[in-house]
Amino acid sequence: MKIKSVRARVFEWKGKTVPPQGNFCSNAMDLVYSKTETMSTFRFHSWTVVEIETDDGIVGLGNVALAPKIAKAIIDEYLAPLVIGQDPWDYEYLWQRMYRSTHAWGRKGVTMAAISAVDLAIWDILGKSVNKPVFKLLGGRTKEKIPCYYSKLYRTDIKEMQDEAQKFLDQGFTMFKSRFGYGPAHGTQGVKENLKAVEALREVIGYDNDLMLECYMGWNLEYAKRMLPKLEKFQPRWVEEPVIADDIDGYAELNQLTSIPISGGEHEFSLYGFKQLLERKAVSVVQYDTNRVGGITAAHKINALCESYSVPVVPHAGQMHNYHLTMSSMASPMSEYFPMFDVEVGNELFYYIFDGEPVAENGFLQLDDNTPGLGLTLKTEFLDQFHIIE
Ligand SMILES: O=C(O)C(=O)C[C@@H](O)CO
Ligand SMILES: [Mg+2]
Repeated sequence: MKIKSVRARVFEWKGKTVPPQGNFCSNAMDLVYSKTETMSTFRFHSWTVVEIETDDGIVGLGNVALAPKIAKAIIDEYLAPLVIGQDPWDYEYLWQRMYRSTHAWGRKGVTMAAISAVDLAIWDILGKSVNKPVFKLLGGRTKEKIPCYYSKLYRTDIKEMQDEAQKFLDQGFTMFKSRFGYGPAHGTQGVKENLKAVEALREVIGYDNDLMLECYMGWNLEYAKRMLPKLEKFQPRWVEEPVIADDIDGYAELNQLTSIPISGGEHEFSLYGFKQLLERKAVSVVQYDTNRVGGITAAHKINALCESYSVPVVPHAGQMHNYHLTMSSMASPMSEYFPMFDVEVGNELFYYIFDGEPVAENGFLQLDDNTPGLGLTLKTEFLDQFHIIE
């Protein structure tokens, strides 16, 4: 079997979106003086879809959401020529070709995301060529079904957040992730607002259910050192991305500071990036995203590395390319889960592009032993709401 063609298309969402609201989600831009709302930097309203076809007609699907137009350019210009004419079963060789040939400028960030998209499509082909789901090629079924946590609860009105939490508690979820809305720029009132929201959510879900708290890089070390002791009484399952991804020493200091586990990794890349995080005890939970970190080829290695450190892997964002890694590894106890909503931050956009995503039932996800490859197809229902760049 040989790779015959690589097609990368950018799906630009032109449908309705939920407008950004005030202190919706603390984020890295909060620490930079701005008169406008800051979360717009982190909206994912376009997605690049990669279709790789083999000489015997198998088509593998990959995807990338980071800087999708740039990712497409990297795939078209640099990565496609490296894999066309090659055997997809030589996936490690192909991964190394892509990684090493772009190494001068691409070890992290959008190039690694572009490599991830090509790698996902290759693994989709592998599964389809042997009529097996990808997780069966990685380690098989390690769970009867995948526990997942409800992930949204962005900072809005406290009562709205409580109603949202109650709605999904009633649907059987036992784990929830909420977003802080305030950081160093918002002073002591922001600290109070942050604590008020956590307390309000605990009132709804109680202490028999897990609550994870997301900072999305919106704090700094000094602020996090003030906040974490105040949060301990709420027993969060983890506090996520308290500082920017490059502040590994800050992560390590915070991870030792209190009883609260610090999580991160959705903005880290490659096996070597996670080697650093683990060696320096920077995180207690690893959260790579398989469509960023280097694809399945890289994520599979990182799962093994995390297993050796007894550090759990909870991939960022859910989505099928991550579910296969969680299903096939004892190192990964659960998945993140975004239900389908109107397009807001953009984590929801996956549902508007692909069919095949499992829907959570009572806080669990299921993958099918008999659906080959990644188990995704391109959805046609919303195509008229996308502008597609070939
Ligand atoms: O789901 C996460 O962990 C994210 O970081 C998503 C982003 O929208 C901030 O919540
Ligand atoms: Mg996150």
